[in-house]
Amino acid sequence: MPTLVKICGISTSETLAAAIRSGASHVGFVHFAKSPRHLALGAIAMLRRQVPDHVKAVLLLVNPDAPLLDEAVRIVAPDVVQFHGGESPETLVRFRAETGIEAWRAMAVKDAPSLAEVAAFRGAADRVLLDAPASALPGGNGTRFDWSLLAGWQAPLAWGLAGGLTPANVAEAIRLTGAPLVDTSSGVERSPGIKDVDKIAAFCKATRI
Ligand SMILES: O=C(O)c1ccccc1NCC(=O)[C@H](O)[C@H](O)COP(=O)(O)O
Repeated sequence: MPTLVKICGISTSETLAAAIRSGASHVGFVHFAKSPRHLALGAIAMLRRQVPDHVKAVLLLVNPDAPLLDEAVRIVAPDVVQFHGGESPETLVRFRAETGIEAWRAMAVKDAPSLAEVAAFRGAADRVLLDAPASALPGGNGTRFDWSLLAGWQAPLAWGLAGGLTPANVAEAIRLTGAPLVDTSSGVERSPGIKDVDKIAAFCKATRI
């Protein structure tokens, strides 16, 4: 089974096309004002319309209130909403029941107890994204967590690996963790928020091990 690849924080047609051409399975758009990758919902909707059916459009939100969530889903029509804050399992259950849209939850992994918290999302999230702990931002910081925490881990639901992945380390990350999906943002950028088409291509290629 090929590893699924999500390129997150896409903000231009050019880099979106590069991700699609390079074989990404998912492309992520960030709506979070403090992020260098933030886009208005209208801009995300325009990019989203350029995503072919075989690639999934992921809308990333951080602790959205109900009106924002409703508006974002209406305007963007994403395939997936990635909740990247402290959203509860109940919030995700309600979201999925009301919209039928796939819901992912990012989980900050700092130690074994934080990994154990993933189980609370079984039946609530379609996938959890194991990411490094928040620092300047809740995500997209280019830092990785200790992958050895995943040794012998029995995933209670579908999952993906994020945090500090680059073209140079993603193959090792897949080999060590067995991640079925890998996600990157900073690792394929020239500078914060500016994606690099060559790095996107190199990242996707490096996942084919
Ligand atoms: O990317 C952002 O700016 C961001 C802002 C706020 C919340 C989440 C954010 N990104 C989430 C992602 O899915 C990133 O791809 C993930 O955290 C990995 O980022 P990186 O370590 O930079 O590869």
